[in-house]
Amino acid sequence: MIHIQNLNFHYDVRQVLHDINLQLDTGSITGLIGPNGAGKSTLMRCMAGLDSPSSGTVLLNGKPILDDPRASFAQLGYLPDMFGLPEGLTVLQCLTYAAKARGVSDEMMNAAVVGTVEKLGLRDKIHHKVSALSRGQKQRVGIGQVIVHQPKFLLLDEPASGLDPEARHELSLLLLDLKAGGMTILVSSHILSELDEYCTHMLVIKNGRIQAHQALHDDHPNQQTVLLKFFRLPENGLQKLQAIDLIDEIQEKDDGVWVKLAQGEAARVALLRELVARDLPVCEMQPVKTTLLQSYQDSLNINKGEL
Ligand SMILES: Nc1ncnc2c1ncn2[C@@H]1O[C@H](COP(=O)(O)OP(=O)(O)OP(=O)(O)O)[C@@H](O)[C@H]1O
Repeated sequence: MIHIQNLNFHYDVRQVLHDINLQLDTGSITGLIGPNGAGKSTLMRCMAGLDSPSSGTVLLNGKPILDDPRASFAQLGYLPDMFGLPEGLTVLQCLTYAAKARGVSDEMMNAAVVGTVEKLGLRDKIHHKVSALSRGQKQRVGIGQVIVHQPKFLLLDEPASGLDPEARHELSLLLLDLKAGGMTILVSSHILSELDEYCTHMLVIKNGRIQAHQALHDDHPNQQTVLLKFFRLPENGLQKLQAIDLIDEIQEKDDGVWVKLAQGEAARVALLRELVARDLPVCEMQPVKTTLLQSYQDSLNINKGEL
């Protein structure tokens, strides 16, 4: 688990992170999003132990990351948004160097490097020099360098930039695979539809402050939102809906009435019965899947014109 306590960060006199308190649970993938200059990269650098906060602490499994940096770095993989690769080295040499630097033993080296090129679809490039790779292939080598030692925590700053659509999809599958292996992952991106494919949580930062940190995709099997459409809802329709016990919350929107149910799927059957019994002319009912984009806009109050 990554735990951040009361973290503040300044560049000279300018404060860019304000009292960050945060916990990333083991096996979660968190999408880090926010406007340009919000502080995402700075937060990641602090979490990677590369920048020292002005105050506050980053804990990896309960231990301050800067207490024993070598041990911390062995558990961490961090890919910055801009990274350089040694153009004269081969893919094999890059990955071997990265693995050695993070403490992979000679006995494990071959399996670690081969496993990584397989995962990243770079097997046929293993003896190619970096200078002969495309931008997307270099990006993949960069990702390979930070997962070759099988870290517990992975921090990726805009990892999909430069990747083609197929490679982006493969990156999604790779992240899901790493998550299934128990890795805790934080990924920043401006492409929200992509984060939607694999993130379990969303962390929104604006002006150096946490704006929202929440689970996505209705992880609660006992709660759901459904969209109801009516054929001419009577004037007292909303009152009638409010009187139904199954319903927790009601919101009237352009596309119909959104209701939050405090129970699982069986509640939809019961709700239909109630609607018919109360003479409410329902003609459509569908579960609502909240996208990351909607959650993000809600958290930044975009719809209320604050941006
Ligand atoms: N080395 C630096 N020295 C001084 N100020 C910096 C430095 N790096 C970043 N900043 C400032 O800190 C703030 C946060 O920058 P940061 O790069 O963390 O934002 P970001 O959310 O990652 O932005 P983007 O989405 O554009 O990558 C910005 O206002 C930026 O101008």
